Amino acid sequence: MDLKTWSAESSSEILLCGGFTQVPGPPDEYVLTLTTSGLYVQRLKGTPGVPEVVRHSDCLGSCAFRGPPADPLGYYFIVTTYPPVGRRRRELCLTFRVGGSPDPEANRQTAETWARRITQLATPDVPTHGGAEYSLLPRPCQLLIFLNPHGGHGAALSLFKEHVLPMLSKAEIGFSLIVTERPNHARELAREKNLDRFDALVVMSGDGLMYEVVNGLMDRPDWSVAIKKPLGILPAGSGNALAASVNHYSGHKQVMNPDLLINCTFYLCKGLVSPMDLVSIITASGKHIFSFLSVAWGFVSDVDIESEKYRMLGSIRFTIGTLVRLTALRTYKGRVSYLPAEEEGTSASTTIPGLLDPNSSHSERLSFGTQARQNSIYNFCNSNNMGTMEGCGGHQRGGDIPTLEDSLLAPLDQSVPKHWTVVKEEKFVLVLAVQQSHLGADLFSAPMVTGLNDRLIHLFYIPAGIPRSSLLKLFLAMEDGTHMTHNCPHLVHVPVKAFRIEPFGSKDIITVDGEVIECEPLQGQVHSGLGRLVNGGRKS
Ligand SMILES: Nc1ncnc2c1ncn2[C@@H]1O[C@H](COP(=O)(O)OP(=O)(O)OP(=O)(O)O)[C@@H](O)[C@H]1O
Repeated sequence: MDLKTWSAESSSEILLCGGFTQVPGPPDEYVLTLTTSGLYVQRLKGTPGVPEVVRHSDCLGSCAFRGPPADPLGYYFIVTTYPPVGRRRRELCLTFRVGGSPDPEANRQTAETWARRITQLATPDVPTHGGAEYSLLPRPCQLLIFLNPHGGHGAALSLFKEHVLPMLSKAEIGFSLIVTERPNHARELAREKNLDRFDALVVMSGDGLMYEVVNGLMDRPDWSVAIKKPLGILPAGSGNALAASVNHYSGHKQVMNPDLLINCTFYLCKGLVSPMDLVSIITASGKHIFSFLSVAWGFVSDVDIESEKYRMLGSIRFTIGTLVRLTALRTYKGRVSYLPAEEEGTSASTTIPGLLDPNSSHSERLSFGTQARQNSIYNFCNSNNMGTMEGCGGHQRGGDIPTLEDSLLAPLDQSVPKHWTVVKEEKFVLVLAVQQSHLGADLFSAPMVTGLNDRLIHLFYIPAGIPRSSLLKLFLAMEDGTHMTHNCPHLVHVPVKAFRIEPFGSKDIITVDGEVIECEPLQGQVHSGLGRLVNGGRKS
């Protein structure tokens, strides 16, 4: 912060100004100026120095407290901040003594006023256009944290103790920690546990554990309420795609663990909750899966799964896996179809309330049984497969339990609707449908994604015929997202609302959010803001 910046910014509205002593240390006087842009701290000793600024966006809040018995006159307030130093946020706590009045009660009131105003300004702005879908975690706040001790290279518990615990306690956030004991443990708990007393469910691992929690919530009879429980991600896996994406949307530089973990813990403590799109995926064998990240078939899913054996190396496993698979490059046969985003946009003008309209409220968005069926545009549930999951494209339940209609999808045993596009090639090197910007902490695969609620799926595919060297260049450029500027004629990108992938064989690897599923035809459609995630907001 130089003097020039200070005088420019000092034009912002001054809210409070006062002289206090900073403690501990020599009893130097400081002038504090709280403005709409930050808290300016200027030392008064000798020649007044340049004020240091504490940005509200870097501040977790402040609290006032009584001094020690030896200081019956003074009252104190502490400001807890995590300013970025280089690529990493570092804790910086500033404590000031208020003792300007001979009346201790007046000093108490002053300290409490400062603490209250600083905390108010540190509270993130909640966008108003999304209604109740945007909110703040309540205070006091109670989290349920699922931690996978084997995520990434197995250091989640020590990372938690070192980086997460201190920040949560500074933010006075309570939590219950569940260390998962086996695959699907988190899914079972998300499906069966009474979650009422928790304000958010947090995953400390990679994307696989988040996938379990999302799908566990969607397994519940009360899924329509459960899936609105705010989720949080604390990266301790090897890919950490969701965490990296959230970090990117907030305008932060691309960083890896533990810097990424510290940023995500900071977002959690700030507590901004935003809607998150989920993609509903139906498979030919009738499975209904919910995805927050990606569906991959071909090169990407092969690398992801084949590199499992290098797990101990952390994210470098994907680089090694890419090089290994490039040497044995193969093609994957099948059919790919999609509903382009613009096409859907025009035809959706007579939409079902909520499923496609981002401005509708949550209650509108969940439709009930027959009424939803009458309103659906492309609802094929009334055709041959009515009442079963197969080919119906609906999250079907009996009685009064809400039904989530996949209104854009035709049954999988029928052709795609006429206004869909069927890709003419039937041999691919990769097919990838993503709804987040990153596929890993250093895999900036979809730079066009700007937030959790873009209401789009980005379909990428590369037909057979791409030279190995071009593919390698694309993957190397993906680290900083510049692959899209290569104008590679082999890489096709289409923003879509729905897609279908029909592999001709049954032996390929298909992943949803990095988790392997059976190799069979599947299709998916985006549901705007179906889930909610604690995040760092969106850069303006
Ligand atoms: N206690 C456990 N023991 C073994 N596996 C577990 C345990 N808890 C969870 N799992 C499984 O570990 C798998 C990997 O977890 P996760 O995806 O979160 O980490 P990761 O693979 O390192 O990260 P990423 O998905 O970001 O690459 C998940 O499929 C999850 O089901």
